[in-house]
Amino acid sequence: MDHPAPVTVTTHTPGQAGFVSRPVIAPAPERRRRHTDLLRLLPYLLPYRARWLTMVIVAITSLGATVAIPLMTKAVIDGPVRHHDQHHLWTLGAAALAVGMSEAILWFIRRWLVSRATMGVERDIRKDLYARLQILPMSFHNNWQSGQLLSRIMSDLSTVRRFLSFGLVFLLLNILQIIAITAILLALYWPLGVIVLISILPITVTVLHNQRQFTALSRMAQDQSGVVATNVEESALGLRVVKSFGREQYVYDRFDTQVTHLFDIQVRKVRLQARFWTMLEVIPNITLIVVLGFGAAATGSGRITIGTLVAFITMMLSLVWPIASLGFLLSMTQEAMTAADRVAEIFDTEPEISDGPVDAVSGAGRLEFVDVGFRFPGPPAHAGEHDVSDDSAAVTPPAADDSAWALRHVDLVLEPGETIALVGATGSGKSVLTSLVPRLYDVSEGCIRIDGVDIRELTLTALRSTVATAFEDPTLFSLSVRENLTLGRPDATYNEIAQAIDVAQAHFVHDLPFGLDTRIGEQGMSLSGGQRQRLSLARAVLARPRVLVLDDTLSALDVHTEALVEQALRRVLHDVTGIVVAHRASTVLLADKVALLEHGTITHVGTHAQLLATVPSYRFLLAADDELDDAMPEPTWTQDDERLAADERHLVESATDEVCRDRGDRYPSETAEEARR
Ligand SMILES: Nc1ncnc2c1ncn2[C@@H]1O[C@H](COP(=O)(O)OP(=O)(O)OP(=O)(O)O)[C@@H](O)[C@H]1O
Repeated sequence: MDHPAPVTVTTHTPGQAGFVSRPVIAPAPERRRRHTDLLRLLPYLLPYRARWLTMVIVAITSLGATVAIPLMTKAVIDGPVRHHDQHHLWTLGAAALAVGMSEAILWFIRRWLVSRATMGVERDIRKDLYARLQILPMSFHNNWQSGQLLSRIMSDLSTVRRFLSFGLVFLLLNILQIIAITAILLALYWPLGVIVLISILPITVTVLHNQRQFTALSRMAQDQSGVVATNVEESALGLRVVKSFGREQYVYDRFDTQVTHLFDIQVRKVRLQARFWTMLEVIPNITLIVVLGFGAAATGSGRITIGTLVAFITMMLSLVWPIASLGFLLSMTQEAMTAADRVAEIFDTEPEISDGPVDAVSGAGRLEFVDVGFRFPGPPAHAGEHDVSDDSAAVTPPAADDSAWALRHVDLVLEPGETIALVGATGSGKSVLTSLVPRLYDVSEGCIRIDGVDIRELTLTALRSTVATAFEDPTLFSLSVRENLTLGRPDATYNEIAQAIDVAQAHFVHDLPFGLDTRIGEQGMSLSGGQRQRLSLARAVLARPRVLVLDDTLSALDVHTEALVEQALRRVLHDVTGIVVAHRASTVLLADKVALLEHGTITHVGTHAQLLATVPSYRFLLAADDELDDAMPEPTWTQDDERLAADERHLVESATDEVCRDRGDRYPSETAEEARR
């Protein structure tokens, strides 16, 4: 059998081009130490260090200018003004003007330098976070609300950026300014300096007191924003259902409750901030009045000059803003810390599914399931809303042991080129089983081998270019038809695309306004469920895999289209190892043999005819299928099968009765008899 060489898929996996393979941030030793999460993001500043260092130098120089102006004022009052020296008055005045203007220019330069650097940092973290989300396994995404992820990748990163560009710089500068000015004040006249120093004490106490409460409220608000985002997303996606059931009011009320809860948290936050900020406004002003009183007395008694008092007061006034702004700067720091903590939760989640050492499979596609078992891991504690009552809420490990087995003791062998139909009642584990082959989930026990190699030994690129899957619920992206089709094989030629379209009977794409270049998906042309399924099938076929998995891919097609697709699919399946999830006899007949999955275990394997003849539960599963009578495949039709087909209706009826008897239901034949009477 002629198999194409593995091709690179566009689905990014660790180690592929375009992805960051370096550890994006160092792992946290434990999740409780969340204040360090912000520090762990600081290395992102490294590529912009030259800009940052220049900015810090510029900022310190401009701080020097801020401090110099009151000292120059003192020199003017105590010198030229006191001695009526016109010449020096003009010189010093011009110097003060130059210092003031350079301070303004330095501010502009600082702001320009820092904005570019921090926007770059935001972009870099966002890219790494997105890459992380791509490599995290399905089990992670199952457990996280999409709105939570969205709010982390968008608003939390903006919060971190705002902190780095504004909060951090001003926090450092303001603290430096407070220290420098207090030192100068002490040097100018120490008794007044001590008064200023004492006034800083209650501010420090207030800051420490409010910090814990504010952090908890910030975390609550950010988590609740995630809940609101999830709600908006769900209602947008489910709008059709909401409208058809006339549940707009219900959905609105739910949204209202969540938004009101967010509002309440924000109001609590603002109330706390208001109390805190008031303290920070009031204390410097009271200090100013005290200093004015004592300063006037000291000037009157000749202990200090008027120039010193003016310089002292001017400097004290320049302290009001740095102290008052500490309130919102510290709030910003807390918000940035909780945002960094939420971002780090994603970075710290280890991708359980990662590359193995083998980068290619050499065989023809022999697929083996050896005593395969699988159960879903439980949700981690932080995957959604956060318990804000406990500030130290730590992440608990997934409770894998608590969940039931979705699959157990699955043994199955598919020879190269062989196709198996997977039949089972709804919820029996068919989709889970098919998801294990491309490692969307990893087996919990046993192993799956392709050509003798455990799939966990393969790189994800090698595995996913060997296996292609078409899902029942086909996802199309906001891209052109061509881009959607070539997702698994970007280098496909026009002829190959045309062949895949042919197999999937997706010729409708040629009638779209721009043919293959028509943009489809959420932001583009709307397609019907059947059209989407056909494109998804064409996409899987185009990938030219060695193992093709079709998870109930034809369920949305009308019988005529389905028959045409099946006819073409037979040719494709002839060349690959195939797993076809089937609910209908017509789909079953695409396969060489059938595996019956019952409660997560394969109980019977055989041909369709064999299982129909010998397994009542199999007959029951296909009993409602109207096509049962005439769906037998002509090429494999034997005389035995002819006889079976003749008896089929009778068998189905009695099998259905048998199963119903086991379940204690009324027999369908009884019901039919009643209906006839
Ligand atoms: N993400 C999940 N987390 C936990 N349990 C899940 C998850 N997805 C599926 N299950 C459970 O695993 C079992 C098997 O589900 P699966 O989707 O494989 O059924 P199926 O046979 O494909 O059903 P259907 O024919 O309806 O598609 C079900 O009991 C289901 O509730």
